[in-house]
Amino acid sequence: MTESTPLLRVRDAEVTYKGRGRSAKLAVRGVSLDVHPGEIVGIVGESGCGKSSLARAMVGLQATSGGSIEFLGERVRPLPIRRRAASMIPLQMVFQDPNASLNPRRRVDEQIGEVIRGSRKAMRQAVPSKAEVDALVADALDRVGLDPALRRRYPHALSGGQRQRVAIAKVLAVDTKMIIADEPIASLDASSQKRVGALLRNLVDTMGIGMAIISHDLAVVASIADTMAVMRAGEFVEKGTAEQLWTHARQPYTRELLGAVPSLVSRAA
Ligand SMILES: Nc1ncnc2c1ncn2[C@@H]1O[C@H](COP(=O)(O)OP(=O)(O)OP(=O)(O)O)[C@@H](O)[C@H]1O
Repeated sequence: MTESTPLLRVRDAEVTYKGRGRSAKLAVRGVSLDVHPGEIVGIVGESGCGKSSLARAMVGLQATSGGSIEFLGERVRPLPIRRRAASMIPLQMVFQDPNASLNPRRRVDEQIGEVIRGSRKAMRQAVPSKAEVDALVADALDRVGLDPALRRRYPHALSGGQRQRVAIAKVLAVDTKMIIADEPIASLDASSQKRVGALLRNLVDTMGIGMAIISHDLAVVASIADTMAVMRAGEFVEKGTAEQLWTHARQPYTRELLGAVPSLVSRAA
């Protein structure tokens, strides 16, 4: 069996926060994982276990203090925006709060258009015509299932679920190959959670992108991920397919996380 080359390769990654004086906090302690095209890897654990620190390191927003993180064979590390290599543009992040990535003063289509023009510039490609940008914006909105009638709205005139769809459309508009999503559905109501979760699964299946989803909610991740890693105090304590972890968790900690979910969501068929 030949296995595809991973998009993202994390080996023994560590994140350390320097405190006052000599104290330092080792928030991520030597974790390893691969994310392949067409795959969703879920990273789950309770609050403070180091999930966001790992997510930020995987996308180059946080320095690592050990190990290595590579995207398409190139080292991922924090760099000022203007020095960020064009080769890192296909590695994008979706945040828990869609407002973090939306400009409140720009209409939906304007901000997606700006992202398209900005990425073309960064990649030293020809400036796209207005007609081309319009078509790409329409395509991005279509992919995330947003009603085209909403394209002239400002973010404040959208629901939470619609705002998260726009945030996802922005990352899809730049030829994205890999998305790191940090609690992408935690801020949404229950019905939007299901719909946006299904959307993420569908994007991975139809576009062949890779995705790492970080969440405190094992049930939500298990319903859409292929493989999962359970994180505790900065380490992965259990790894397996979503099915294995859902049905045969070996570690008591994983079973505790499962036990914290009163109404079990069945895995998507
Ligand atoms: N900038 C920082 N400086 C110092 N310590 C930090 C910093 N960011 C996070 N930490 C600490 O690192 C540990 C891991 O935090 P992190 O936010 O990665 O966990 P998390 O699992 O994402 O939690 P949550 O779901 O609550 O965001 C925690 O003990 C946290 O207090």
